[in-house]
Amino acid sequence: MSEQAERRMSIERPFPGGDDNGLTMEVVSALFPIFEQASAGAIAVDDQARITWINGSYCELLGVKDPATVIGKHVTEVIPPSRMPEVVRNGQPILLDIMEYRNQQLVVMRLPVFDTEERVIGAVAFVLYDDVQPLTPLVSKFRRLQQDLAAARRALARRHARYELSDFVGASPQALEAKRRARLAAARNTPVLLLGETGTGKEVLAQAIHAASDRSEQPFIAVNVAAVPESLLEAEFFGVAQGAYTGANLARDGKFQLADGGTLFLDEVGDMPLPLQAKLLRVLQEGEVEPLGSNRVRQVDVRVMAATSRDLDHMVASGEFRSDLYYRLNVLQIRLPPLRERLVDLGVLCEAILEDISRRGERRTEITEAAISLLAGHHWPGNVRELRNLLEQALTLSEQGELLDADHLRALLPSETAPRRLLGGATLPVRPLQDVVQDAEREAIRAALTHANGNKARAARLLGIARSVLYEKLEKLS
Ligand SMILES: Nc1ncnc2c1ncn2[C@@H]1O[C@H](COP(=O)(O)OP(=O)(O)OP(=O)(O)O)[C@@H](O)[C@H]1O
Repeated sequence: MSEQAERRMSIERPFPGGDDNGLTMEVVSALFPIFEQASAGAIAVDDQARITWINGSYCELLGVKDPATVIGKHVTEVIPPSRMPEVVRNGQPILLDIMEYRNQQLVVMRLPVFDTEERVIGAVAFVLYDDVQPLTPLVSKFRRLQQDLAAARRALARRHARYELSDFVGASPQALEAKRRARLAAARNTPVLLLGETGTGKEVLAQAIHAASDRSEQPFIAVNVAAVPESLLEAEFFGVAQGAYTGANLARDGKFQLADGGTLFLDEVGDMPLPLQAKLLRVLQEGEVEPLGSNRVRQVDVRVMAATSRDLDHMVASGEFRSDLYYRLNVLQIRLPPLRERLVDLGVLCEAILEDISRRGERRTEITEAAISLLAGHHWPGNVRELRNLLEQALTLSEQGELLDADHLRALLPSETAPRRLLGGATLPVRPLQDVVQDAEREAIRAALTHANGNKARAARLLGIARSVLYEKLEKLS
């Protein structure tokens, strides 16, 4: 044994009961003086957590005048927040801890000590710092990392689906059929095509299918084709390689790369320009994408769901939409009924929406039968989204009330909206069929024009009639 080691071994031992030949005791004994000198205090306890030894600097820190007065006492009698009893009980070290003692924050390390039979015979603790100040850079770095982690988790959560199948509200035969097909879609990995007017719940259902599928733990990425300028669409979908265009820009992943392993939801797919349709078709066929400005392809595993409010059959017939892409996307088709065709769902929809609004902090409000009957007389060009907006507006305008009545809603609906009973036609006034049909046509055309911002070509498309027929009808009805 070297002279130095011998010197260390000869230092008075904090564990007189330990086995001198045991390796652990040797190691502890050899390290002890180093730790003791470097630390701001040191203490040792036996297997009952009774103090067997304490050094001068720890006594000073604790305000203990004579070490002899604390020897043999249970450590928590002298240092109440001490976790030494825990260390001797379970034999696990606590390598770093902050202990609050009389307004001081002590950074401490606690180690169990074993005999040759691996039995815990006590523990030692060192006060590494008697002030957390030196750890400030470390703590603030840790905080920053924690904040980054929370932000990354939030961003990731946004990439996951928010809706489940139970969020698609409706018990009408049309809604039930849509849900049945959605369940079918969740069990398969095929593309899904969701058709329906704006606000009918196409994205709600797409998210719900993803959430119920094998890919639920993977990202759900939505992109609204109509909302992205045409010149940026390709980069948005397939990404950009570093140095493309200017030579200075950084590489950026496209939606396909972001959705890898998960689902890509293409909203308003009918608005996709023809050249991009060709590229999309290639990706779907080959499962590989090529970022802009790159000559390298990357394999992606993406399930595509597409949605549109446009008449894709008609667009295929007129050459505006590629038929081969249409067949690729249209493997499992789900039609979402417009709200006006499932008015029996109005009650449950209102209830679910009001419930959701109240969960977000607004007051709890019920809706009356009369209010629902009034809502049933509206055409709902914006469907469930419009219903939600209207209920939110009504709640904002109505004061304190816990009951939403027809009076609260009347001002928010077009003036000609008349109440309509949902079950049984007996309450509808009997009028010549021709008048009823004419009124219905007038209302449908008005709603379509409002929805299309007065654009007659678009309104005709929404109504599923030729533009010339719309002009004819406008003339006749005016
Ligand atoms: N069946 C439904 N049950 C509950 N809420 C619904 C339902 N359908 C739609 N919504 C609500 O309506 C809003 C619009 O739904 P969503 O975005 O899915 O419609 P969309 O058909 O994708 O519309 P767009 O074609 O304009 O994108 C959402 O806020 C959603 O909460």
